[in-house]
Amino acid sequence: MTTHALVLATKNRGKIEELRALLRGLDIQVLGLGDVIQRPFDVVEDGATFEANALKKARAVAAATTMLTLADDSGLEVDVLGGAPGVRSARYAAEKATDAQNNDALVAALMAHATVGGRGPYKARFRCVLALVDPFVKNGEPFVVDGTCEGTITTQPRGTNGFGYDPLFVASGSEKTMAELSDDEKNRISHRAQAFAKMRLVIEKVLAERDEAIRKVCG
Ligand SMILES: O=c1nc[nH]c2c1ncn2[C@H]1C[C@H](O)[C@@H](COP(=O)(O)OP(=O)(O)OP(=O)(O)O)O1
Ligand SMILES: [Mg+2]
Repeated sequence: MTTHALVLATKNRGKIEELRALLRGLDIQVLGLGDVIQRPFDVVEDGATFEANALKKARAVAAATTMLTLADDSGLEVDVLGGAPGVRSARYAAEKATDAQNNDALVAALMAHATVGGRGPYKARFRCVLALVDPFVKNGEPFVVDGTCEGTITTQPRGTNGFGYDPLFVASGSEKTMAELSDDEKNRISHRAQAFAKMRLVIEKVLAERDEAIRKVCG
């Protein structure tokens, strides 16, 4: 059997850990950007949607590596903030903001909303778009899926697991913030897990097709 490989087109350590766990059941070697690109590599995320940015990241890394590539663009939408931070989630407080700075900015925005009479619970959702690009499929369309996790935002951060806005997000049906869940618990309900559930069969199909193509050439 051939050992296939897939590169994750992300620099976010939290995403890498979660995607690695989700991919664990598949017979595939998972590589990070640093394993395959030994030079500075940045993709400007100027798309208006999660879809556009996920596609841009996947295409850029597939072109740079010639490898099967999986990219993730994700973020948080808060209803009373008109869907912000949305596609700007990683840059909500500032360009290159830390997670802590973004969390502080989100709490400040909700506090400002409260002073004009707004009240919680603040309905919100995490959204994730995954894009898979296979650079060797002729005229191949990328495969794109999405996942959503509904919940509310608390203005008192709790927990140390996960990453990003996890300490402020309480998923519907849970009492805990996402940062208070174990890795396995988060990976059962998260937007990323929902999207991956739709992606999994497609990756399996790509691997099966590659096995078949390789058998034809190599016997
Ligand atoms: O499960 C999550 N739990 C908490 N926060 C999350 C989650 N998923 C996305 N987020 C937040 C983090 C970041 O503020 C933004 C993603 O921004 P996004 O551009 O997709 O990722 P990124 O710049 O960190 O890494 P990269 O572009 O290299 O994949 O949404
Ligand atoms: Mg990014």
